[in-house]
Amino acid sequence: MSPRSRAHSNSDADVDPEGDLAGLVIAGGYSTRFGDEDKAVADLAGTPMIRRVVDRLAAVTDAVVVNCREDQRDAITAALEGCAPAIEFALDPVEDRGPVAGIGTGLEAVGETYGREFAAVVACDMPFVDPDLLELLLERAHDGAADGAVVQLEDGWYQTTQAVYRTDPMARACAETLESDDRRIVAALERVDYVTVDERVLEEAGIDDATFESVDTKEALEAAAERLE
Ligand SMILES: Nc1nc2c(ncn2[C@@H]2O[C@H](COP(=O)(O)OP(=O)(O)OP(=O)(O)O)[C@@H](O)[C@H]2O)c(=O)[nH]1
Ligand SMILES: [Mg+2]
Repeated sequence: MSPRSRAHSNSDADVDPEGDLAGLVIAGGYSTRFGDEDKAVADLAGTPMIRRVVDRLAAVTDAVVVNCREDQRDAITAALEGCAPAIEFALDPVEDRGPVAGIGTGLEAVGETYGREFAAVVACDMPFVDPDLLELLLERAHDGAADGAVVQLEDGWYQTTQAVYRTDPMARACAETLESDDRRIVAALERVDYVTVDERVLEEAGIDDATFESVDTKEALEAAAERLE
């Protein structure tokens, strides 16, 4: 399906008045650019990266699913100890099938565990995610009666790993995409009815680009830590 782009929202409604949003953190990758360690639990200025993501999700939801591999579970549990939202794990049944598999597995758990209609999906290596963006995306998905709301950058790139999806249709879309031997998140996106938000809207809403910064390497971690200190 083609995207429906809306530059402005006329809605004055409170965001998520029914509490229908869960968080989904995708963390099942192998962090190969990062080196031996798992970037999900890497220390960024005193706080594990995944905890920073969950702490930011706590501003918009009380229910979070973490998608990862079995062997990551203990370290991530320790990293998230005492954090505010409820945490459920959704372990990859087959590892290394890419983020589409992670999003699909995680969304199934969001539906089964929390029964929430929407999920704010955020990659574990995006510690600067802005909760205001997630609220804006949820609002756009609601306003457009859409199955997803995704930021599209000027060069056409979709920010699919920091986006809001309707739980059941996007879970199905991910499963179908994998079945068709496609691993692109955008291929899953194309199977649902989504709206796009362009960068101009983010500027108007005072949402900084830093929200999309992803910390893939040790150098990026050091640079981010320096800015935080
Ligand atoms: N469940 C699952 N998640 C994945 C997989 N590959 C990547 N991801 C997640 O998708 C997000 C974005 O992926 P990348 O930034 O490429 O992370 P990565 O693959 O761990 O790192 P690199 O090996 O350096 O590419 C991260 O949050 C990853 O944890 C996978 O095979 N399964
Ligand atoms: Mg990767």
